[in-house]
Amino acid sequence: MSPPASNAPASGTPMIQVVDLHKTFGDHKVLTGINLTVPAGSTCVILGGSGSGKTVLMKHMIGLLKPDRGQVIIDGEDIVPMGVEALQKVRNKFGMVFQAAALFDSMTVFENVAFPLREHTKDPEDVIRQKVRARLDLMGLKKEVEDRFPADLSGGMRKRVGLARAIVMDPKVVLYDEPTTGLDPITTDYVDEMILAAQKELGVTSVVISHDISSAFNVADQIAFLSKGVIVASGSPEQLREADHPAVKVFLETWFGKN
Ligand SMILES: Nc1ncnc2c1ncn2[C@@H]1O[C@H](COP(=O)(O)OP(=O)(O)OP(=O)(O)O)[C@@H](O)[C@H]1O
Repeated sequence: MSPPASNAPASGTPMIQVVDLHKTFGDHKVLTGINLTVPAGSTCVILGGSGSGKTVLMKHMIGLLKPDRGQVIIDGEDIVPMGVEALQKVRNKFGMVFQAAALFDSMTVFENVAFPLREHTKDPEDVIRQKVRARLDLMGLKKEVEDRFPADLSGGMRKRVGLARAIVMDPKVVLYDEPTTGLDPITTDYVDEMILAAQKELGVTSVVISHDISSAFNVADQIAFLSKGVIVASGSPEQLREADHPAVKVFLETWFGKN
């Protein structure tokens, strides 16, 4: 099933390279030799069962966890040996979209999306207004939504506000942690479209953690399947469908078997 990402953009030099990554908690070996390359501008979905280590892998990508062994190269730099300050600079290249939209309930939609700009830039108010509007536009959120509070929005709209906030600083990489979990099929499709829009319009590199196979096949250039601490299959959605690893087959049958 290798090399992965055969349908990634030809110009896509690696944005993320994970090399022989190992991580053990106590005597629990969670990652036992992960190798993964995500070309710039492409979308990689990490699929795998519950507890297979997807979140642990993602946390290594932003330096929230240090591995026992291995490299995590982001945009040409190995972040594993980095200290807090250097890591913060690398993290500024990332936007994050969490499972729960993680919006501030006491702030309006506008203030939620403006928050990273107010925290990390000296942008004047008119520039902030323009950037926030542009990102909300990209997510299909109209002007009248700006003054509403998260509690007054549907789950799908909250996700889109979360994504608008994740991309307001023009990140090079967006990490999505289970972006469609708990959403109905129509809202899931809509969130998939937003992920694709962010990739197409902004050229971001995306890593999506998911156990939603349908969504994975919608958005991925590359799917990496994690099982028992290693990536057992990796390639385009079409290649993954042909994979003969038993864990992948069982996982895909739960969805394709029903459709
Ligand atoms: N900080 C930690 N300390 C100890 N064990 C941990 C820690 N973080 C994760 N684990 C363990 O590592 C394993 C993988 O967890 P992880 O959250 O990465 O799974 P996942 O694939 O994201 O699962 P899910 O799809 O259910 O979110 C689990 O057994 C978990 O209990």
